[in-house]
Amino acid sequence: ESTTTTCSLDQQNRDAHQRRDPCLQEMQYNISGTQGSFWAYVEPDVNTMYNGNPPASTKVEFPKFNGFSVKFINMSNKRLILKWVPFDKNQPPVQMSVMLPFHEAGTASFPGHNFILTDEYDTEYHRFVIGDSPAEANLQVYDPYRVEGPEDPVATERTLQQVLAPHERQQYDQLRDTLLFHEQYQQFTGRSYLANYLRDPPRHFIWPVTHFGQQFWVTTPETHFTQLPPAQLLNPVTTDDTARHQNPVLTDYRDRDSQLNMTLTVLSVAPRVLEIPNFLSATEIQHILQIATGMELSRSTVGNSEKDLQKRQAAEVKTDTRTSFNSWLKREKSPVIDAIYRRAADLMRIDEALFREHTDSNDELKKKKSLAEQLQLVHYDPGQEYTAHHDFGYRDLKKNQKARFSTLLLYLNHEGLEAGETTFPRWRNAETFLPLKVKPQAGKAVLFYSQLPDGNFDDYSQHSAAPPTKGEKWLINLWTWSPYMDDDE
Ligand SMILES: O=C(O)CCC(=O)C(=O)O
Ligand SMILES: [Fe+2]
Repeated sequence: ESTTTTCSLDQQNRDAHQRRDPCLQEMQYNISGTQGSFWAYVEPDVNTMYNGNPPASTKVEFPKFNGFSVKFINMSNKRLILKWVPFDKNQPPVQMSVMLPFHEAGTASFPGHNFILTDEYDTEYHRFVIGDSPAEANLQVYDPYRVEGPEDPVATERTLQQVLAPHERQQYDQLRDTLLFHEQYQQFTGRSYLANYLRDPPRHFIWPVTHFGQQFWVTTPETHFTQLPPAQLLNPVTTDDTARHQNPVLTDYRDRDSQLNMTLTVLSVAPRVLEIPNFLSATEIQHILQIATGMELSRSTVGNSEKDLQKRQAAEVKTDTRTSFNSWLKREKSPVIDAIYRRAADLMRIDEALFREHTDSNDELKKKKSLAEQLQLVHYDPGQEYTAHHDFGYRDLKKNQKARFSTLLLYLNHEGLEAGETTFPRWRNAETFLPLKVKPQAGKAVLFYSQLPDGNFDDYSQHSAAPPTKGEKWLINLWTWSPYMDDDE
């Protein structure tokens, strides 16, 4: 018998994160007799967010905004339909998503909201009434097998053995382990465990944010375009890995300096939000909008890809909270767009090769999907908005769930625009119960993370796009995923 312990790449990455991130603390847990230790994200005390220079009060100002993320868990072997019940009794319930057996769905909600689970004939199986606080209401469980009271767990076990087939039992147990882990995680961190037990920490670098106004600097060779290259030089770039260049292209049309210095400034510690002025040049913005105005803009859909939308409906809650218009722009569309991806990768300290289809060096034949989505261009007219939501979702129940990891927002204009801010209503701070509001400014970027350094999803990453009161707003979303993007398995 060998006593050698092996160390996978994942484990190495995990160790690297533990060394790197200042907010991880080791917690012990016990799931059905299995002991383990976990590096949990623990939110820093609000005092420390001011770096020794706190305001008069050092108490967290609890946000006026009272919404939070809600994850519904179907612990039955039935395919059920999740519906939101409007307050107006004359309105019929609104279908949110189809919940497969032992699957999850999620949305942002508020205290007092009602949801029901029905079968396809509208028979009601369960009603969820959303409680007041995230701690009690983040997870909404439908478990028809659980026998409450002193007879549990013996009676529950008997029921489970009678009702569930072995493969169903396995799925049920996985969800139950997740709930057990959630309880212990919540005790240790004060937060709900929104991911599935046990999700790996993100594969990718996260800026180790500790205080307001903290700055990080990144130097990139992907300098600004200052002049638009002639049309014949703006052909789509190849998707063939081997043809990829290492050095910046079209330097004649770029800033004369050989490097671009980018400064990231921390706007919020929890959630982690950073702003980067002058990420895009005026020429680049003009180029993007030029391509965009020649494109068909479609009604915004909540989700990450139009073509997969139908498939996603089973797993994702659809909302009518987004009234803006959007369209998608491929990285390969032009060398300018490609340069923006490379710059964004440098900003996030992620290898740009991971932001396109690439070949895993360990497996020459295996094409890997990109971590980064296409650019999503969004346009708001006065009154159009995107109400408070999360960018992560509950795609699958695999051990290491794929989910959106970070969002890079790129503002394309501000002249003539009033309001239309990006808001983070749940940021932790000691000064105001009002949302953090980020004002659009042409060329400015905002980076925030939907995942915590411990692999959990960050409920505080909830954000909204406030409606412009005057003028229009143009913005780009660049989403990345961890461990990698959802595919069509
Ligand atoms: O428009 C904004 O400021 C934010 C957009 C956003 O959150 C989204 O599209 O997911
Ligand atoms: Fe968003």
